[in-house]
Amino acid sequence: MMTGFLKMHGLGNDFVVVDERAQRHDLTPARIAALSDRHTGIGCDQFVILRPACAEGADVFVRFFNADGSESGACGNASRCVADLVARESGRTSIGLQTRAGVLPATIIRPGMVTVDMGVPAQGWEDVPLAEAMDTLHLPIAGNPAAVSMGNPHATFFLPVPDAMDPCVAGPELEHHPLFPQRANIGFAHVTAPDAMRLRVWERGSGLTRACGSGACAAVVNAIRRGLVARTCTVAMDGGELNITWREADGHVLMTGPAVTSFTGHFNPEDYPR
Ligand SMILES: N[C@H](CCC[C@H](N)C(=O)O)C(=O)O
Repeated sequence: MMTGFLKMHGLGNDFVVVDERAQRHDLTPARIAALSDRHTGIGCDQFVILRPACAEGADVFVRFFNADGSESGACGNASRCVADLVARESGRTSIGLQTRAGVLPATIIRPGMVTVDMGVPAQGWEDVPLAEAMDTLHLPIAGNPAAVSMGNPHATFFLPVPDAMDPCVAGPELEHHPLFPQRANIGFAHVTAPDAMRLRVWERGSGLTRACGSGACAAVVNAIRRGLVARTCTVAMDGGELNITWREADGHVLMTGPAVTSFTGHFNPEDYPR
C-alpha cells in the first residue's frame, strides 16, 4: 500500500510529513531513518507524523523524528509547517498542536507565515538530562555553554567571534558528551546586536541543519539569561531569519517565521527494511 507524504521546510530545515490521522503506515524507527536518507530515501532533517489529537485545545497530535530515527519532543520549524498545513485544511488561523512537550498554540499571521507559542522554557539545566547536576557556568566543557529545554535539550555556546567553533567538528562530540545522557542539540551563537544574533545548530540525530526553531528559542532564552540580548531578538541562521520573543508577562517563548510546502509524493513502506 502506498503512503502519501508532503515535503515541507522552514528556512531550509526540511521535513517529510506523513498523515496518520486516518490510517497508520507501519513506520518503524528503522524505516524512518531509511526514508530520511538523502541518497537512498526521500531525504529530510526531520520526519513528522500526524496523528489524531487527544488533548484539550489540540487539532492534531504531532510526532517529530530525527534523520537517525530517534524521537524528539519538540521541533519549532516543523511546528510552523504543520500549523500552516492544518490552517489550510480547516480555513482557521488559530491551531492547537499537541506535542510531547505539551499543546502549542499557533497563529497564522498570513499564509506561510506562522507564530508558534513554544511554551515556557525549563529553568536552566534542570530539564536537560545531565549525567550529574552542576552549575551552567562551570561545566567541564570549554566555552561555558548555557543549557535549556524547549521540550528538547539544547546547549548554546556564545562565541566571541563568529565561526570560532566549527559545528561539524565540535558538534558530533558535544552531542554525545557524557554530560548529556539523552544527547543534546548544540547551538553556536554570536550576538551581533542587542536584538540580533547569528546561530548555527548541530542537531541531535540529524547533524548540521540550515535552521533550528527550538534551537533559536533556546539560544535567545540563554542569551537573555546571560544579559546578552533584549526580550525580542532576530536569529539569523544559514537558511534565514526567525523572530523570537521571550514574553515577560507569562514566560512563554514566541517564534515567528515561514512555513513552505515543496512537493507531495508517495512511497511504499515495504520497500524499506522494517
Ligand atoms: N529542527 C528542529 C529541532 C529538532 C530537534 C531534534 N534534533 C532533537 O533531537 O531534539 C527545530 O526546528 O526546532
